[in-house]
Amino acid sequence: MSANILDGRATAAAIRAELAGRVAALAERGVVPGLGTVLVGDDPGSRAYVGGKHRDCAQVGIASIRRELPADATQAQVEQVVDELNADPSCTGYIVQLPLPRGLDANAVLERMDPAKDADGLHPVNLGRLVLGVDGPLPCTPRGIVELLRRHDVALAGARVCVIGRGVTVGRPIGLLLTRRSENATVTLCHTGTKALAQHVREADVVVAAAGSPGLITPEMVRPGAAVLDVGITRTDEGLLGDVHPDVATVADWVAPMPGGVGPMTRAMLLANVVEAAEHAAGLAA
Ligand SMILES: Nc1nc(=O)c2c([nH]1)NC[C@@H]1CN(c3ccc(C(=O)N[C@@H](CCC(=O)O)C(=O)O)cc3)C=[N+]21
Repeated sequence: MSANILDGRATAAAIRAELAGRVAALAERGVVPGLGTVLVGDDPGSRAYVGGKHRDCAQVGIASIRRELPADATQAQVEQVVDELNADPSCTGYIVQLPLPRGLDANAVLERMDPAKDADGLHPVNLGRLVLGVDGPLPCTPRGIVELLRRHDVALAGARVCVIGRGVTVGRPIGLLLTRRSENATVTLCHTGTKALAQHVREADVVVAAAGSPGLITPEMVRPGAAVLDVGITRTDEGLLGDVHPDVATVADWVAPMPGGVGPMTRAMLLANVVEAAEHAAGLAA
């Protein structure tokens, strides 16, 4: 027996098609959403992700604004680019690709962004809105995970979700989404200080592995019938490694593979945030 696939590629393609229709409706009103990306340094992974985001934009009809800085850029130079994108009316939303090279203060950069243009949902004001339950852009990976489960009819209401990893893009915010009344899950957040990781994972109906530790989640740890989402990506000379051991597919009912699971959904939710920000700015918001 092998698990069903939570197919992020197909789901993201369907979402892009929906968004293309909304972009066309904006175009009728003379509004073209524009996504800006700020890439500092030459990390190959970051470069690949940013390239993928611009390909997605082209497909949906979103304009792209690409800003690049060398790895030795100063804090002031990065903040200058942030100021320019804040002021640029053709840029309706943007992201600063993380992590920034050592020596740069990512939190100061995030705080300097215009929260209305924050396509990642990582500005402190928008993270605060998430805590308060006020509408705003949601962090892309958590939003993508919720959407991926919803579109495959994997129930979250009353489910026990075990999240592994406490990073600011996934582990920290995802519990806030999953415990909203609309999702109604119960969330345990595990991290490197967790004593009995296997026991926590074993109790879960849904496992979100976002630790960045290859093969961390093994088949013995997983409750038969669970849904397991692999969010970890570790680049090695042999290729990409996820946090979920491949044999987990023999135990779980559902697996979001890496690649082809959560990554494409993250990109699709970035586009959704950009389109929604442009709709808000045009007075078209739902
Ligand atoms: N400000 C900011 N926002 C982010 O959203 C952000 C970031 N910084 N820094 C890095 C992480 C990572 N991330 C990914 C997005 C898509 C894939 C993706 O599409 N992966 C494909 C292919 C994997 C590959 O070939 O590299 C897949 O899983 O199928 C992966 C990783 C966004 N991040």
